[in-house]
This record gives sequence, C-alpha cells and structure tokens, in this order.
Amino acid sequence: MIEIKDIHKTFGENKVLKGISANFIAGKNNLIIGGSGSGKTTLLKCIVGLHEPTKGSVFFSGENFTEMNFEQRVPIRTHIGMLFQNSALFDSMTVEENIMFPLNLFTKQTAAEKLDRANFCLERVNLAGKNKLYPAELSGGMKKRVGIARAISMQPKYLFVDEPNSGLDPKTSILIDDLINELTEEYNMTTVIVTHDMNSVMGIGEHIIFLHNGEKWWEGSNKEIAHTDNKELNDFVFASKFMQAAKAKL
Ligand SMILES: Nc1ncnc2c1ncn2[C@@H]1O[C@H](COP(=O)(O)OP(=O)(O)OP(=O)(O)O)[C@@H](O)[C@H]1O
Repeated sequence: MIEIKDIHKTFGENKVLKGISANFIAGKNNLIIGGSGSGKTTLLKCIVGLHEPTKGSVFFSGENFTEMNFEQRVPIRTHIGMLFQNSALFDSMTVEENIMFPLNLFTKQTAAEKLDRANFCLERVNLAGKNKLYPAELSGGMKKRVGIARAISMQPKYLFVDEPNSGLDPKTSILIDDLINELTEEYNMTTVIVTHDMNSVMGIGEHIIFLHNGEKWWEGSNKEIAHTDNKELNDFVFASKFMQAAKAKL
C-alpha cells in the first residue's frame, strides 16, 4: 500500500497541490482523475520522487520515502515500475534493449537471464518475437505495451502510469486498460493511474481520487461515481452527452 499525507507542492507562487492525503490500495487500480491543470501529474511525480513535495510525506508499505536520501530510496525505487506519457522508450534501442534497460541498471543478472526475462515480459504483453524492432517501427499501442513490458521487467510492487490511453483508439485503449488490470491483480501491485479517459474510469476505476484545484475533492469507486451529488465531479465525468445518456441508464 502507498499512503500520502498532506502533500503540498508549490512552484514559485503557484500552489499546485494543497494538502492531499490518500491511500492507494495494493492489488487494485487506483485512479487519479481531474480537469487539466488540477495537479494530477504533479501528484504522481511527488509520489515517485521526481518532484520533492513542498510539505507532506509519502509512505511505501509504511516506510517514509520522503525523508529518505537518494541512497536510502534505491531499494524502494527498484520496486517501482513507471509508464509515463508517450511510453518514453529509447528510440536508439531495440524493443529488447528497452526492456532490459532497468535490469542492466539495477540487477546483476547474466545476459541470458536478462534475455529470458525480456522474452517473458514480451510474451506477457503479446509481443513475443518483436525483440529486434525499434520504437519507430511500432504502432502507438505496441509502444505502450513495450512500455508496460519494461515497467514490469523488475517485477515491481508499485506501478505508476500517466495517461495510458493518450493517442490510442478506443479499442486499443481498452486492451491496454485490461492488460494493466490483469497485471495489477496477477502481481498484487499497487497501481496508480492518472487518466482523463472516462472508459477507464468506468471500466477499471476500483478506487478513484478526484482532484479539483489541487485538492482532493472526492474519493470512491466507479460504482459510486454515478450516484455522487458532488457537482464538480459530475460536471467532469458527465460532461459529454454520451456519458449523460449512459448515466441515465445506470
Ligand atoms: N515543473 C514545473 N514547474 C512549474 N510549474 C509546473 C511544473 N509542473 C507543473 N506545473 C504547474 O502545475 C499545474 C498542474 O500541472 P499538472 O501537469 O500536474 O496538471 P494535470 O492535472 O496533470 O494536467 P493535464 O491533465 O493537463 O496533464 C499547472 O499549472 C502547471 O503549469
């Protein structure tokens, strides 16, 4: 489990996060949703240590990550898998080299062991045999799947994903959501996903945190979201006519 307590983040005069506390549950998809500029990505970066919070603490399985120095954080970092926007693959590396990158960085595995693991991860994301392709030769959905394969290469306990569906067609988006969902359950990972995608919210939103102007405005599940009387959340989730019609049938 990941616990965040009273997270604040200020850039200059801009108070982006204003005291956010929440628990992210192991074995579940924990979604962070909210309008553009509400602070979702900033919160994700504060949790993984890409930003230092101005105030507040992040606990990974009870350990205070925020007060640790760089060296002390390394063991926790090895348990973190990340899939950030645009998949962030290295263009000059093949698919296989991209997946082995964290293994080269953090493990002492032999070349054969690393290759075995890369093959296993590729198979797991349905890309067996694509080892020698370069990112430029892949579709957007394939890039995401390679990103996921890399993110799980170290068998992480925690998985962080920023906008997994950006740039994907609806069908591929659902495949990616399903894959993240399956892996979360399979490895009992604490998965935290930043998303705008309402299909994801309704499909895999087991635990949802809604941010509004840098504050946690609502917390609950996709089953509860249709029945909330929180105006800002309703405006956000049911902005489109399609979603309004879907809500009427719930
Ligand atoms: N490194 C930074 N330096 C200064 N300001 C930043 C930085 N990162 C984010 N911000 C500011 O923080 C605010 C929130 O940005 P953030 O990217 O967290 O929002 P978001 O909810 O993820 O938005 P979107 O859905 O559009 O991606 C914005 O006003 C942005 O300008």
